[in-house]
Amino acid sequence: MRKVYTHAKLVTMATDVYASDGYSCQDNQSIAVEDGKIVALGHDAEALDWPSQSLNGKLVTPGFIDSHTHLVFAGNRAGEFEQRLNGVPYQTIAAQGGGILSTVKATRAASEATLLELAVPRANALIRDGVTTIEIKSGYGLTLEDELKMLRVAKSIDQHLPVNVSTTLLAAHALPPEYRNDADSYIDFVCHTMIPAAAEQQLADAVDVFCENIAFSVEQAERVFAAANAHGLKIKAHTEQLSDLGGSVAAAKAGALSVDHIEYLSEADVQVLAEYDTVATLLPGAFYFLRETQQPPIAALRESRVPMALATDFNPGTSPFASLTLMMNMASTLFGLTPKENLYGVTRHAAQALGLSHKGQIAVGFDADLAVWDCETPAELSYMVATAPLLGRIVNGDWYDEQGVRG
Ligand SMILES: O=C(O)CC[C@@H]1NC(=O)NC1=O
Ligand SMILES: [Fe+3]
Repeated sequence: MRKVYTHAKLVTMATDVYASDGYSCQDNQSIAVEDGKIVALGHDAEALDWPSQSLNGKLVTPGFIDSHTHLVFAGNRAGEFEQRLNGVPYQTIAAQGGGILSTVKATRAASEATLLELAVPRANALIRDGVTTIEIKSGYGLTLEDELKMLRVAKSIDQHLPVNVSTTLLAAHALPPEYRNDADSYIDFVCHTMIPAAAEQQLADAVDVFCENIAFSVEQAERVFAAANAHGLKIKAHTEQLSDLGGSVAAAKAGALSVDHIEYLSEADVQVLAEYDTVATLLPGAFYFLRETQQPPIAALRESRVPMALATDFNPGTSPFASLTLMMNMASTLFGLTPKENLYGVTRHAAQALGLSHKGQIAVGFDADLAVWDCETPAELSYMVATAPLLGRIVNGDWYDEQGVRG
């Protein structure tokens, strides 16, 4: 398929966040796309005698990438939400068998068809907020069959909706009841059975671990990282969310693409992320919803030029939010990120957090995944929420309107 999109106000993100031109608006630009790739920009694109579509001078960014979601699940946790508001801490709820394990029970009981039916409207909400790529984790099955079931549902979403999907095996999300008080044996099962199966069936692009005092230790996480590496799967990690166990350093040294949450990451450990070029993925939705007070070390991350990504962490327990623009506003309002840092966080840096070297920028050779906005400046995308400024998306070169209907 060949097409030239004309009259775009481009924000390319094609230079690093410390430069200026990647974030500046370039008026009246053309983008030529062929077979899902950007093949020419500007005058080179205008010179092509291909079918064209005007973008009417509207703001055009790379399509948004939500690099951290748990959007496949059954049940909901509104009851716990109410418990916490009556003073019961998240850790206590988890220790009482609530939290993740209550979603595990509902997800195990749900069929693949039911899980897909529940996930589609959640993915559609992200699509209406400008998302063209979603990372979706397992982690509510905690048996081989149920974890693979979740990954099949996640992978099938890009067959049903105009969106790209990356999948992540998060079997090390919580200790299942079958392995009560025997976390090491469960980690053996994850490493020797679940990771090989997910890799062999090509159901997971990456492996993730919840490294936390209410989940798995650094040593257990390191075993999962080693198994992921042995099976050619990328690594991501939930680390330093509620305490500083040193999980981020262990993940970075194992070659992790990103370390996520990191509210308790020490300034000293920021240097390790810089050394290993590990992305710091900020999840302000969970910080906000859990009413946390410990902020991630933003100043140190900036000082060390560690790429910061932003994601929804969409999940029923700690971040029930299906909007990246809301996360952009929270990142500024709660963490002090600038609108420029936010936009890098949901495009170029989010692509790096998923190991997608061909996404997240508007440049020749990159995937033709774009979002078209009814905004004058990119700062509006962090400023005003739920006003639906999306006019349409270009996914793998094809036009879709704001509802995701193909043009
Ligand atoms: O509560 C849930 O259902 C998921 C919580 C979510 N998972 C994780 O590792 N950290 C989180 O905030
Ligand atoms: Fe998460």
